[in-house]
Amino acid sequence: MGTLLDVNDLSISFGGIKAVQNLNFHIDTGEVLALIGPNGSGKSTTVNMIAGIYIPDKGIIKYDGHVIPNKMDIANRAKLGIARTFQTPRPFANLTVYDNIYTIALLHNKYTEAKEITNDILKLTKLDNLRNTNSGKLSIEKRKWLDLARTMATRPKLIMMDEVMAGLNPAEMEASLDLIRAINKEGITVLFIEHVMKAVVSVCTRAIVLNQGKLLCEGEPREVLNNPDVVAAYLGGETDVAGN
Ligand SMILES: Nc1ncnc2c1ncn2[C@@H]1O[C@H](COP(=O)(O)OP(=O)(O)OP(=O)(O)O)[C@@H](O)[C@H]1O
Repeated sequence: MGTLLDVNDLSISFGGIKAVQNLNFHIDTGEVLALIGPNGSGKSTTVNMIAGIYIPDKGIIKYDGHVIPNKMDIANRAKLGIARTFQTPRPFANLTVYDNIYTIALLHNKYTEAKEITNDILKLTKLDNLRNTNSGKLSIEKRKWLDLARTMATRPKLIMMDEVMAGLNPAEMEASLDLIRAINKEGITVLFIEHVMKAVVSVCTRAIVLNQGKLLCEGEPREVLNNPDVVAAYLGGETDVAGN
């Protein structure tokens, strides 16, 4: 197992706000790494820089052994295998579940191959029985699964999952965690941005914590959540740090 992603001295400011400052972390190939921290601590901004949505002011992102030019766009990063989901998924609402996935698969594959890929993803994500459903009619849970399915259609090596658990009930959360495990078993590395600490403890092997744009600490999820600095950073927030 080597390092898939290596982030060095990454920084970005918006006007006077130092959203991310001198951030260093890495993700091993095959790992499910949690990226946690209070609201506004810089998690989504970090993901946006890795995905190519924001251009960092400073820093180097190495992926699969190569430096990614900071100006490389989202589409070219997707071709390298970098994918992300969104806090609020936006599938093509007028297309069926099948066509939502197939449309993405077609971007990089011939018709028959795209069809096979789509059918495999439908099975993996357990969306097969909803293949003909218009995506605008899906529940929040299934919309999030479709978002994951669409990222799978780009054949990613790394998926950055932005708050997949938000808005789900406990049963939906368990089912979604099983799906994340199944995706990870396919050999896909996961960066798991999450406020639901039970989910973090359940699925992640390591966690890094941001606070005010800086790396606060990293380590095994339960240890990190008991770290007094992490508890203090979350105090006053809505998140249940202990995961109860
Ligand atoms: N495009 C932008 N323009 C101005 N400020 C921004 C922009 N994007 C992020 N920020 C600011 O950067 C800081 C970090 O925000 P970010 O969304 O990365 O935090 P977060 O940890 O993902 O928060 P949350 O858990 O609430 O999603 C915040 O102060 C935010 O207001």
